[in-house]
Amino acid sequence: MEDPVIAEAYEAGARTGATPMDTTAGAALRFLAAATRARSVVEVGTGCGASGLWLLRGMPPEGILTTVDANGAHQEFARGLFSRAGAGAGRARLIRGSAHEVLPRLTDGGYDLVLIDADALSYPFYLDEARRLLRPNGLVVFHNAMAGSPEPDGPLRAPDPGETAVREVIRMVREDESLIALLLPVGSGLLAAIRS
Ligand SMILES: C[S@@+](CC[C@H](N)C(=O)[O-])C[C@H]1O[C@@H](n2cnc3c(N)ncnc32)[C@H](O)[C@@H]1O
Repeated sequence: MEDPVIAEAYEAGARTGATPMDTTAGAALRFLAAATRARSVVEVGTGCGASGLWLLRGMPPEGILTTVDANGAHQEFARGLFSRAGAGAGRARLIRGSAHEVLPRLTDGGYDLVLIDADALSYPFYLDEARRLLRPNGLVVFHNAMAGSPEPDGPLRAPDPGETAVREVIRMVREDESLIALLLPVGSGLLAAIRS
């Protein structure tokens, strides 16, 4: 990988089990952050910092990433990486805690882009929070939108609650006429939706 700091994030993710977003999804995310000129970004699921670095690479230099994770060890690793990548405290605000407690405290309509890369079971809750947090024309992106077994649920395979929640969020996005959505088949899938 060309970028040595991003490469470090992938090594640490593999070591710690933080499961970094794969590089094709990361490159698409950087593109989306650049295309929307996202200055104010919220991420749920800092992990070891791979997706955060992709976002920071696409955001304008004055952009600020607010990134939330319940796992302090993952976040401390990411903090060091962001700093080595030239995105220290001024550009990356790391908040340790459950997204269920942190997101409701963030400002309504204050963000250009919300990235969700955390517990799939909470995806419907995260969509509700993203609708509140985004400015008009803001973008929400869900990672792992194509994750899951190709086997249909049925007598031989019990429904997986995480996959059910991902399908539910896809249904919610499709049915919301205030959102313009696109499923990007990169990596394990990015579901992107613009709030009109
Ligand atoms: C797949 S990893 C994130 C990988 C990261 N986005 C990257 O590309 O490097 C998921 C992270 O979400 C965090 N997480 C899961 N559920 C959470 C929750 N409810 N609130 C905050 N963090 C959560 C985990 O601690 C873990 O670090």
